[in-house]
Amino acid sequence: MAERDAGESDHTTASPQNDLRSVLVTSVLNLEELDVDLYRGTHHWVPRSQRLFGGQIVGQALVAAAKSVGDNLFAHSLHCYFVRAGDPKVPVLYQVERTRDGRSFAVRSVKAVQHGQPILTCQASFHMQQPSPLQHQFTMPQVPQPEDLLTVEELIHLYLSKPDLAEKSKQGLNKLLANEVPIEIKPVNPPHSFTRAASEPRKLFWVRARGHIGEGNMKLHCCVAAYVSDFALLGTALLPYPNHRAHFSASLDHAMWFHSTFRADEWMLYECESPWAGGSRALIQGRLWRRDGVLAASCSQEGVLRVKEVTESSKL
Ligand SMILES: CC(C)(COP(=O)(O)OP(=O)(O)OC[C@H]1O[C@@H](n2cnc3c(N)ncnc32)[C@H](O)[C@@H]1OP(=O)(O)O)[C@@H](O)C(=O)NCCC(=O)NCCSC(=O)CCCCC(=O)O
Repeated sequence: MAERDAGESDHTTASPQNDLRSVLVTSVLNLEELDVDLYRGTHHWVPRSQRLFGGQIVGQALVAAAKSVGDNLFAHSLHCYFVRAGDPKVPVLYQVERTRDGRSFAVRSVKAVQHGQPILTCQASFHMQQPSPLQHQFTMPQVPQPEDLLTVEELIHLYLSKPDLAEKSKQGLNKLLANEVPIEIKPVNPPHSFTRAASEPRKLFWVRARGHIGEGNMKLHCCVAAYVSDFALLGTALLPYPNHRAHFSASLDHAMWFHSTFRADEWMLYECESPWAGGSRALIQGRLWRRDGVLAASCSQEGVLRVKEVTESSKL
């Protein structure tokens, strides 16, 4: 993959000397080449639903697509449909079709296949760098810095230390701790306890890939961001409904646009909001901000959310 400056360094990022390489780049996004434009990807973390994590499939599809474009081209957008649940028991094959190579843009179509059937279709588009006087962006929300916030794991330990915590809640929290998600998260407004109140369908958290990736290789940072972008996004739509639990939830489609250089192993603010939910589906939009206020990427997703009402005692 091509080398390009991925934005200025942030001093909280692990260096290769004091941290391990991110498992995302050494394993999850390190696809095996089987033939021309044909790759195989394996899994790392699998969600509780026991269907493959959508972000992993999107990230791997983008890796496969990026391998067939020149060093002067960078991912600027992708559009994916999750058409079948991914099976964690077998690897995923990625078949790349070189849809078009133009002067400035190249388009790739990727089919992720398991058991001979597509589980994801993805169109990814790549663009060469083209300067323009046309340049604007929203302003990043003002939030506490990641150094002043606790990680999800630290928050869970805090909740676990509460003496009046129900046994069922303890079990749920311990299950969450056992998760080996290759992403670090620091919620901006964590709930005071594990039982939540209704809130608007909007959340903000700092996020970065665990481990070191390093500067340069912007294509790889985009693939990591694609992985990260599907995490905890759909849950935004459930925030106004603490009395409902999703018994079936899955992302249906995922679109992403990359705006500027960034490092996915440095803290980025993920701003997620759901402008609409209805008919057992919800729309969620996300913005990934570099901590210096530059808008790095935007995404949009629709998911299926089949919910049922829960009683106070069954909440976790
Ligand atoms: C399931 C998808 C979306 C298509 O749905 P459908 O056409 O309904 O597929 P079926 O195979 O017929 O049914 C699946 C499942 O749903 C039940 N079902 C169907 N219709 C209804 C209904 N009207 N009411 C109630 N239940 C219904 C049906 O009975 C089946 O249940 P089961 O037998 O118990 O399985 C399909 O397109 C699909 O699966 N697509 C892939 C989606 C996907 O895998 N997305 C990526 C993973 S999700 C993700 O990663 C989110 C992030 C998680 C991490 C985090 O943030 O924490």
